[in-house]
Amino acid sequence: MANKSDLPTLKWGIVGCGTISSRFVSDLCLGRPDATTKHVIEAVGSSSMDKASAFVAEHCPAQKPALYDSYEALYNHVSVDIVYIGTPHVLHCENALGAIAAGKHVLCEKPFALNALETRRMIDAARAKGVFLMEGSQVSPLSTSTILKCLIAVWTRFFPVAKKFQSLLHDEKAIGDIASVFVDFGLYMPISIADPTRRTASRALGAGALLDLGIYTLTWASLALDTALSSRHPNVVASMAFASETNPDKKVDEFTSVVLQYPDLKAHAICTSSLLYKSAEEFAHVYGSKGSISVGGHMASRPQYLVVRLNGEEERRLDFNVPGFGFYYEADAVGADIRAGRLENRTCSLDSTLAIMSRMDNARVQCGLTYPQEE
Ligand SMILES: NC(=O)C1=CN([C@@H]2O[C@H](COP(=O)(O)OP(=O)(O)OC[C@H]3O[C@@H](n4cnc5c(N)ncnc54)[C@H](OP(=O)(O)O)[C@@H]3O)[C@@H](O)[C@H]2O)C=CC1
Ligand SMILES: O=C1OC[C@@H](O)[C@H](O)[C@H]1O
Repeated sequence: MANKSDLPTLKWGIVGCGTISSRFVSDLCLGRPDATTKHVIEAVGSSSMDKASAFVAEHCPAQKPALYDSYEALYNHVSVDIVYIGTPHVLHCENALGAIAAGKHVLCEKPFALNALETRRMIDAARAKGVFLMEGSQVSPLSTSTILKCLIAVWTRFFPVAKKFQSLLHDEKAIGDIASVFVDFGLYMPISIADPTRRTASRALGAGALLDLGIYTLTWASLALDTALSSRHPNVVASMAFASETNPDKKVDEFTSVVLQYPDLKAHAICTSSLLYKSAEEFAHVYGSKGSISVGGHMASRPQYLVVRLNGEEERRLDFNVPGFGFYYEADAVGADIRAGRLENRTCSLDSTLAIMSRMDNARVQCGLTYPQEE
């Protein structure tokens, strides 16, 4: 085990002291024998100094970050290497552009932006400035040789369980030719009973099942089916149910179904996301000519095990232990990229972020879902 002080250091500036930032920093502070980077919380930016200081006291008490009551001041903190953006979706583009303008690398939470237009602006700005940019993405590292360019989004992709999922499907071809993928991510948080000021209920803050949860279902489908350049543009067919059709503030999707059709592969994926129920522990199923692989876990964003069911054989369950939440997988990967001078990550390329975002845009156009920022 490397002594933590011998590891190369990455200094983080945290933007926003909400739920996900708290999980991210507490994961970075975990003692891990396999860590490849020493993560330092160098600065924290919040709407208030009191909130920033309470955040540090609770989630990273052993660190001594500079505290700011403005995000702009944090972007300009000289010794911050990389800014982590943990604000509501609708602010991601503005926050990322601010950090990039200050010359900082950026790791931005999912969904990367509200739409593909914003995504493109963020990518262009990072490339023009020569800084690293990635969507916070928790599925796992891709080592598989068969996947040309992976179209996955979201932190979940860095989990070892997601890596195994891909190698079983694509390197070992364990279930033969893939024909169907079913992914469901539901959490019980109906708009009708939620606090209307929260990002999970407020249309002005980007609420809705697709952008919040559906992005993971599209990610798992992508892990299974985006295996060749020819499959990068599946046909997208979508339907949505809104919290209200008549109240514009509540025209937020509480249930979204997306069908991805891959004519070249003779395969399809059905991805459902909902705010009306908690989905089953086994949330994804991939069926092929020789059997199926299912993925289970706490939720679709935090996978923990695979169940392999091959025709005529006993089922096999593979469990993966994930200490904390699992954000250190992506954080270590980002550290390695920045040390190597890479401006994007291979597991979570900017092309892949853009592709998933475009699929979500397509689904929203079909169903008439817009956000105030787009009107
Ligand atoms: N990867 C994952 O598993 C998860 C990712 N997420 C993503 O992270 C992002 C943040 O989600 P979450 O942490 O749950 O959200 P929270 O509402 O808990 O926190 C968001 C923080 O953003 C800041 N903020 C800035 N402007 C606003 C505003 N107008 N309204 C509300 N907050 C504002 C606030 O911090 P301050 O006051 O300190 O400035 C706030 O605490 C979302 O985009 C979400 O999709 C969320 C959950 C899980
Ligand atoms: O990314 C997420 O995953 C889990 C949910 O709690 C949350 O609403 C969502 O943002």
